[in-house]
Amino acid sequence: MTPAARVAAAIGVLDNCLSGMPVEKALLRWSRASRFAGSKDRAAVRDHVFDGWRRRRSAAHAGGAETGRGIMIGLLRQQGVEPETLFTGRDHAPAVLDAHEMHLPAEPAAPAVAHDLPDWLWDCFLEDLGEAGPDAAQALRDRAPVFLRVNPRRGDQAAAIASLAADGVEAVAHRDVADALQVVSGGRAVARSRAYADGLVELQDAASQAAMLRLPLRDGQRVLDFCAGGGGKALALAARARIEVAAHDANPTRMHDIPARAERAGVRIDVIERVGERKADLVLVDAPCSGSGTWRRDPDGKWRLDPAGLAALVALQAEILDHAAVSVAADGILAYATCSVLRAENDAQAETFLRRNPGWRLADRAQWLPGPNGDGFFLVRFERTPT
Ligand SMILES: C[S@@+](CC[C@H](N)C(=O)[O-])C[C@H]1O[C@@H](n2cnc3c(N)ncnc32)[C@H](O)[C@@H]1O
Repeated sequence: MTPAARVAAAIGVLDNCLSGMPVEKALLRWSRASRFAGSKDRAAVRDHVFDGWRRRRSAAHAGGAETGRGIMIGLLRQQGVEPETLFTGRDHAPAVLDAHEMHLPAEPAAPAVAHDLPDWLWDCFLEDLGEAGPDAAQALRDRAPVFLRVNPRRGDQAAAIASLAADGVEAVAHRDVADALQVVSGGRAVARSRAYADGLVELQDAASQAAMLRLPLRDGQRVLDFCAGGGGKALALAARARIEVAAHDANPTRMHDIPARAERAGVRIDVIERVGERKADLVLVDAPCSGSGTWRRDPDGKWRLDPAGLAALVALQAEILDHAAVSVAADGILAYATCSVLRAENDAQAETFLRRNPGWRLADRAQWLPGPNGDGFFLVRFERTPT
């Protein structure tokens, strides 16, 4: 496909996203209908679509319409590419720009538009994050960096960097987070690399890694990952100490890959469908959340979330926390984490938990905001109040 034909394909996919289709489904539909497209074409169309979808509002403003075409025209302008060079109307290229698209009035975009958030979420970002709100919103407009966690059970950072390099993946040590690597180039080859196959590295955002390193662990402890999903956090904890780790999730099918991932990593994780009576020294609730700290990886999230959806998540998180607290041993720890930046899911959730449960106190709190060094993440640690 020519570069212009890839843009035309992205326009069609973005139109489906605007009609409410999830971005991955819209891409899959295009992909299935486009057998002629090679792997480089598919990667290029995907990049256009995700770049445009993250910047839906500002790109539409710069392109003159909230349509797939308007978003692509605006996105190209933001990227410093003159859309006229691709919109030629020839050989599967999009149609030539009309007079309106060529000469848009230079009206400044409203702040929520310039920061690519729905109006109500822009207000939340400003209210919840204060001066840091605009930068956090800006970070969500760009592609996410790729981070890896080095598994100390399989080798050290230097070994991981060398092994990845042999497979064409250039990675460097993260500036703040021990054992984290940032992929500088060749990111698409990580999943095929020997370092990944051998369990020497796992894909995990740097803020999630930092949060797991912040939880105190001692050999011999029992840890329960209450919302384990694919097991990313359970694996990170299991690699750190000689502990017994159990993984639980309300949706057991989400834990399907944990045994294979644990074997690759050289750790043991017991997948349990029922939590049972046995208490744990650390119970981690990595709660279902809006994902607002990770919206650059999942831009659908920011366009689909509404206040009612947020309220439903907050209610679910509170219910899970109360339920999980029952499984903590007498002198144990309850940790609550989200990959959200929104106060309702973070500090406000922690405050209402403490109000409902006077037997607990806040022992630690940390927040990471999305930026070049990682996604947004939030962690609090509760301990029982001494009686
Ligand atoms: C943020 S994800 C977990 C991600 C995972 N810890 C990881 O590191 O890959 C939240 C998980 O909570 C699970 N969940 C939702 N409601 C739950 C409940 N009531 N009890 C336990 N898990 C629940 C979801 O199925 C989902 O897998």
